[in-house]
Amino acid sequence: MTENKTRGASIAFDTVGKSFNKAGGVSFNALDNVSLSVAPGSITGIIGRSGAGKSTLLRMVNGLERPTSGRVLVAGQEVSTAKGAQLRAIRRDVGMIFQHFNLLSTRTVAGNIALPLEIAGVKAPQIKTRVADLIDRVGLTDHAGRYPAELSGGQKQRIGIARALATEPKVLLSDEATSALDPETTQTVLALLKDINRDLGLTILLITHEMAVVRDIASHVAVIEAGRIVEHGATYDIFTAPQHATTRSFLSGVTGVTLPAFVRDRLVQNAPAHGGEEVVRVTFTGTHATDPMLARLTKDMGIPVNILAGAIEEIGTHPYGNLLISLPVLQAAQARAFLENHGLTTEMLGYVG
Ligand SMILES: Nc1ncnc2c1ncn2[C@@H]1O[C@H](COP(=O)(O)OP(=O)(O)OP(=O)(O)O)[C@@H](O)[C@H]1O
Repeated sequence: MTENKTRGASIAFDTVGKSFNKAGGVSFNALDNVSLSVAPGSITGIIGRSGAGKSTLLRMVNGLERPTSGRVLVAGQEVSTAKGAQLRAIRRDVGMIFQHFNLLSTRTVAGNIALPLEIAGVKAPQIKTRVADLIDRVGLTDHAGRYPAELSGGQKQRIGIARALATEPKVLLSDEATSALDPETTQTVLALLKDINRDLGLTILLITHEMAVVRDIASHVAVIEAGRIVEHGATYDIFTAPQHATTRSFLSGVTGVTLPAFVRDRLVQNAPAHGGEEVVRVTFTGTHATDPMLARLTKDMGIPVNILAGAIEEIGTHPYGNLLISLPVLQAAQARAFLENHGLTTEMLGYVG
């Protein structure tokens, strides 16, 4: 590969299709015409439900799976047709971590991390130095001689990460790496991955079914549904203006914007004959996320606002807020115009009597 070792490689999926033969000789399209460019040094999340095709797509980047049609390129080199020494060279440039860690139980922490270096034929003294560096990097300095069974899930994943970094890859693939971990440990592992991305500049491509993981780590995201990419872009844009129903459904679980049951059960699509309240989703982005617009709505315009649910958080370094409010039907149009004029986005969800 021609790129500098300290820099990440680009990944390109070019009209990739994959069909499997299912029982009874029936052909099944697991991936259909997938095109996606992953920028060098980015952290890109691929999110989708079970069976959407995430693993199949990820495994193509290191040649564990081959497309039926189309091409997959890493740093401009075609993985999909590579064989022998060329495929082995590409695999050295692409590390991978797994949901269930895939560690060898008979080897110590140091032994697991050394394995890819032994396979690559690196000399023993260099392996020793390199393994010690990697153990330090993932914060397991005191655990070099311990066995996987003696360690927690988070520590096991740290070994997995160190092992994946052993051959100094340009790309790190993460296959649901935090799905088996509790929320707190997930945060520490994601923070480690972010540090590695920042310090080494390597490209991280991760698959997940959790939008919170995408929010916390990914600069870009692609949403996959039944083998097709239905939406992709910068994480912030996807979170603030999702276009596809699948994306919206993934988002509803993470942004604190699910309607409380006591409102959802009463929600109707036609305005009640006498009065009632309009239920509105308000999205605050960028600098507007911290503006006191709802207070001004009440103070300056005399319109009462009822806050039903919501959250203000950060995606990358950008603040982002999502609130569900209700407004008196007769003043709702005026209130929404005021909010829109001040750079907020509003969406009418229905009415409650
Ligand atoms: N070797 C195979 N033979 C036959 N079908 C397969 C094979 N590998 C994957 N599939 C099918 O392709 C589809 C996509 O599978 P894939 O594992 O890529 O999905 P996924 O999004 O990663 O799901 P999960 O989150 O459950 O792992 C599924 O319907 C799966 O059954």
